[in-house]
Amino acid sequence: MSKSLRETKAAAPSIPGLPARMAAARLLAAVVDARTPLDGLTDAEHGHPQFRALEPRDRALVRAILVTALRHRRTVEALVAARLRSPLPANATTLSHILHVGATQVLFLDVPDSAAVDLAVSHAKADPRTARFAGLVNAVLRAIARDKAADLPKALAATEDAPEWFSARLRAAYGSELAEKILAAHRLESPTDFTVKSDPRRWAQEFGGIVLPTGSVRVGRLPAPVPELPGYDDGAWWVQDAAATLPARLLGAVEGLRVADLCAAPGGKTAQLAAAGAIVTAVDSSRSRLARLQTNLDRLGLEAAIVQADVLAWRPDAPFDAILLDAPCSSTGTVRRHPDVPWTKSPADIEKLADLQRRLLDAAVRLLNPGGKLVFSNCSLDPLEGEEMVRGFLAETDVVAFDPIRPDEIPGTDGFVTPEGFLRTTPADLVLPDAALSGLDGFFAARLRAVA
Ligand SMILES: C[S@@+](CC[C@H](N)C(=O)[O-])C[C@H]1O[C@@H](n2cnc3c(N)ncnc32)[C@H](O)[C@@H]1O
Repeated sequence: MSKSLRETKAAAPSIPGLPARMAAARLLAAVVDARTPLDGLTDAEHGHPQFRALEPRDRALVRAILVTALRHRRTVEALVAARLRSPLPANATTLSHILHVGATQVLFLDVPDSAAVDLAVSHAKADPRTARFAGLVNAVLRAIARDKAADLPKALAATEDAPEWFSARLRAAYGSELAEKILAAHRLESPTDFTVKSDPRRWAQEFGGIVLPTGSVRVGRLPAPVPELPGYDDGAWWVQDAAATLPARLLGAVEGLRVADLCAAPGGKTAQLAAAGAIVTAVDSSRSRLARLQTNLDRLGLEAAIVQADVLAWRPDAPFDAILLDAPCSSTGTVRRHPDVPWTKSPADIEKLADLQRRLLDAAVRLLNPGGKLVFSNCSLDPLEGEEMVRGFLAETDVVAFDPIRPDEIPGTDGFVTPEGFLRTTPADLVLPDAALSGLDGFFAARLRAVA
């Protein structure tokens, strides 16, 4: 490396704000080029070293840049492309990420345009792969900033902000009209839902939120970070999307029953079952996720027997009265909170996960007492991981029979039960007058009953 290059590289991070932009571009590369999930990269303890090296305020900025850049990736791409004389070569990925990080701030974030542009130019200069394009970065971002009031609404209207495979599968599953509503919902941040042990009205008032028809408390903008909210230390509530509360409730009254929560961590549904009086065994294969489950239960003052095991191989001493199997899935129902999902997952992942789910379901039904109920659920929007997988499984098993869900079983859910008796929610559900308070995670659930 030449002396001048070494000097530039050493001097660059001392520019205030530059390490955060460099980390943002590095992490964007990890998500879109290496398909690495964003949550792992931005984990406070195990995340990417460039992220962990930042101050808490800069970490928050990097996360804001990344979720916004991913949520609006196609819009940013179109506005950048419109300012280039010719498309960037496929191997110019670093330059592309610098432009996306800069343009995201200019278009969507509360960062002065001049700071966003200057830092992108400094970043380009500091990297030998992009130094000669610093002038181009400056020209493209200044032009985007100058014309954003006119150009941004047009670009938003012209794109769906999703990779083609993802919108195509949504269209095939839900038809164009609903698919477009789901894609529009994915552009919005989701509100925060709380499952409260009691008195939802009180907590809604305390947090400035509302009580949903399903009983969850929903808050648009949190008054403080979650661990600083009243009731946190007392274990009066836990954060859980309203749709995620439904599968456990489909087991009905569980007080005094032996219930297995399979694929349980980090334990939102374990907490529901324990709070409802079940004798719960929580099983998961991940030691670190089970540690989080234990911490969560401790805070909530709830109890469950915890077992680290692979559900495919687990042989308990005795069968269970009821089972919840909340299987690993593509998580395509959580794109509002995880906008990296469509960029890190692929149709091949969905096929692999559907196969794993079917094997997990086959193992789980064998752990039921005669007549016992099993609810299978996941947070995927893809029928291959939901309706199709369960129909295929039922066609070949004689261990369990389908137990259709009735529309009136849980208040506020009649619109989410399909004519066939599955539970199906999407982010386009639960439309309220305030768009910031609308929507649900995409969830699927089916109930089966062991043949006596
Ligand atoms: C969707 S998450 C579960 C969320 C959880 N039910 C809740 O409500 O908080 C899926 C979980 O399945 C676990 N898992 C994946 N494959 C497994 C297997 N073969 N056996 C046991 N657990 C598994 C993962 O470690 C992960 O914690």
